[in-house]
Amino acid sequence: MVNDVKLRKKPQKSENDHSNKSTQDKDEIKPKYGPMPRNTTFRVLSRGVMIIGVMVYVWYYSNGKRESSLAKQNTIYQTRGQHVDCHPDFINEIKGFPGCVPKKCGRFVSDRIVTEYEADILLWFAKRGMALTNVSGGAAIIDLHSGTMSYQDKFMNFYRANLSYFITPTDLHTYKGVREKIQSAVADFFGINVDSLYLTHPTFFSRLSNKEAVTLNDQYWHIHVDKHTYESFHYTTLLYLNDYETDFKGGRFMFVNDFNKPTKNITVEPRKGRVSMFTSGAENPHFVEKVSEGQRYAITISFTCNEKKKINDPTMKTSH
Ligand SMILES: O=C(O)CCC(=O)C(=O)O
Ligand SMILES: [Fe+2]
Repeated sequence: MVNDVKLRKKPQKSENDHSNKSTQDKDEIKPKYGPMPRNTTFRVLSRGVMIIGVMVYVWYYSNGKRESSLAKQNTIYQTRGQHVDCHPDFINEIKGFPGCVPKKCGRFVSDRIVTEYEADILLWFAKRGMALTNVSGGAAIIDLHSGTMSYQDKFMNFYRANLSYFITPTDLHTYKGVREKIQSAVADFFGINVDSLYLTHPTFFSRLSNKEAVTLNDQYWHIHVDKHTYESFHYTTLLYLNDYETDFKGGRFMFVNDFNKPTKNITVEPRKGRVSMFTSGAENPHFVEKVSEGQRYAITISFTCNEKKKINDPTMKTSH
């Protein structure tokens, strides 16, 4: 049998070698990268540097570019969420609406509010509607309330253009039912009165793709605070209509830890029927990662505490 253990050469004894014999007899390993540092301080330091290097490497790569996941596409969540401190401006503004002040600010995700069937009805509706949009850039929207729809690099009104034939009573019925369930969930999660909450503008379907941006509206990947963009918002909800990784790549939703100095993303991977809900103040800055393949469908359903900013559910009457 071949013995595959390599025998190391014993070092040649030199004339002026005064080291003691017992050390000599031990198998000495010749360092591959030159002599080992003899000085203890230097040794400790070099080990420290090495350990820190390994830790930084592991942290950087395992933490995947400083990300933590709030919701994975392939996991079904009853509820998963985080509390964050409300931004003082948000509290100052919302406290004028008793019954609507959250017990705590934060973000929640749930896969148990909207069924896959409901999400499918809304997805088919969105696909039928978007087929009329012919957009130039990567973002298209349909707003059932106002009739706004993306068209090339602008918007048009599909009610006025007599294009509302793509809307069916089932679509509107499903849309309203889903809105009601999401509204109750928001009230539940944030500990507020469901009747103090009103649907507000804009509430819209979106389709995002990897098409080059043509207008500012196409640039959905910028960090923003919803309340800064839409003053009437108090609670933002998102309903995802198709699946991250299966129907499209990229397009994850990211909360960031700090608007001015973002160092960490908290990710929500879209999943059909998944609802994400969060307080719309500066405690929840966020953006959508660029879609790299496919088309991502979602609905932004927005709520306000200000009855004056309320919008109604669309009906066949308003939509024809
Ligand atoms: O589609 C999403 O996931 C989020 C979109 C968004 O940030 C918004 O509508 O304000
Ligand atoms: Fe947003």
